Amino acid sequence: MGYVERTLGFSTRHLDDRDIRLVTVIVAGTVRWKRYIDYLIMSLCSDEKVFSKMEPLLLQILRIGFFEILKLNVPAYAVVDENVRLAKVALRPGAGNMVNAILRKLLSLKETDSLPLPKVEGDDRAQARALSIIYSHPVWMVRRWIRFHGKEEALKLMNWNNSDPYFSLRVNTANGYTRDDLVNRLEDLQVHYEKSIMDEFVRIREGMQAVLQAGLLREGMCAVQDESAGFVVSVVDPQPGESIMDCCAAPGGKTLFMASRLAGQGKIWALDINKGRLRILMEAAKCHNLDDIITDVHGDLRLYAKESTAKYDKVLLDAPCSGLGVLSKRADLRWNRQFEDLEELTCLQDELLYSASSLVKPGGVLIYSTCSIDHEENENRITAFVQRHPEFTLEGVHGYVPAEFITDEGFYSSSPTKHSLDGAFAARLVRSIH
Ligand SMILES: C[S@@+](CC[C@H](N)C(=O)[O-])C[C@H]1O[C@@H](n2cnc3c(N)ncnc32)[C@H](O)[C@@H]1O
Repeated sequence: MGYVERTLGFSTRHLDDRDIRLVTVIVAGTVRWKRYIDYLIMSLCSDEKVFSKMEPLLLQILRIGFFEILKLNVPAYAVVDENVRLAKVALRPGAGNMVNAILRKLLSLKETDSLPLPKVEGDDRAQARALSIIYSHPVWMVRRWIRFHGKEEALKLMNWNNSDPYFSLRVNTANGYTRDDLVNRLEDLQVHYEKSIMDEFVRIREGMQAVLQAGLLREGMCAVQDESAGFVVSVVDPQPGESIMDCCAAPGGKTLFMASRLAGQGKIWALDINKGRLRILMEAAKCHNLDDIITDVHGDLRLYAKESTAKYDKVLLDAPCSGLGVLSKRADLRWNRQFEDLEELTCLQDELLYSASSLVKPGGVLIYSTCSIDHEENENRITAFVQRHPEFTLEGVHGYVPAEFITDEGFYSSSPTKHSLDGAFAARLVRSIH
């Protein structure tokens, strides 16, 4: 579940499903389209100073009104009335007048199809700046994606990130449920679904509130998990009887799926530095009836690896990463990531890979994964690791995931634009026997 749902959860208990969905769409959409909307608000203010000095709450109310007018089929009069009222109640009558004037200006520009838009012209930097406004993304992401994937692909990716996401549900076979059981419950709840390419999964675009309120997650029938993460578990390929160390495990999406594949035989150690997230993992493990094969370990992987002498058949490092593959689900993430984060993250990923590798048995397997689509966090980390660790050999993921997800170098890679899934990456490395 994304931050929007979690944040809103506290203040929407009295709303019905339709209204909760509307609030969720408005909050997520307003956050996603912030850069584009701010450009329009600035263009419609009498001068730039009015915009830069605007009170934060007034700006938020305008952003919501702009999003509703530009992207939703809400009647214009209702948007103006509601947001003027909101400004009057939350601020003062004068603020309501200002909201009224600016929203009406926007409506007339929209009606005459004359909304201001920056021109995509000039050098690369200027073009990226214009596109970053039109598609509402940070400039550095636009430049990076155009540079590495080309303009067409970059635009597709931004369109994907701006669309309302699908959510996938994975049925919990460890509790004895089948996908048909889940499908029957969704039909009872009148939630429209699609069966996924992965056997245990179904996809829904709407109806998450109904699923939550019916208790499907609470009673351990299913978990919210994207197939892109499910395929990482296929790359791990857990087998009954194996010992598996899940190095960055919380909140446990992959731990639980791996555990359900062990068919009651074997053991998973779920290590994470974040105690609160580990607690969520163990609560979910209990609810999925998998707590007897999962042991939680609270700590920093780098210290744990130094002190531990234990070795495991398989070690999964689902590394902390930029999350650039999941921007459609995490509406706020694009604004919280800086280019400089990438350097910091890749250093951490190298350190964690080094630590994780020391826990692999001779002949065992190390799996590195991220939910990023950036080669610096993916292919480049593996290339750097293999150069420094000749005891590990890269093994292709052929046979573990469908061919369309396998790169020329033998990595698993899911792409939002190619596969309509979140972006994810995984590599399999085998430790030599000696
Ligand atoms: C991408 S998330 C893991 C998601 C998880 N595997 C799942 O499928 O639900 C990365 C995790 O790494 C943890 N982490 C970050 N630095 C760590 C460290 N030095 N040692 C152990 N865990 C760490 C974070 O707390 C976070 O929970």
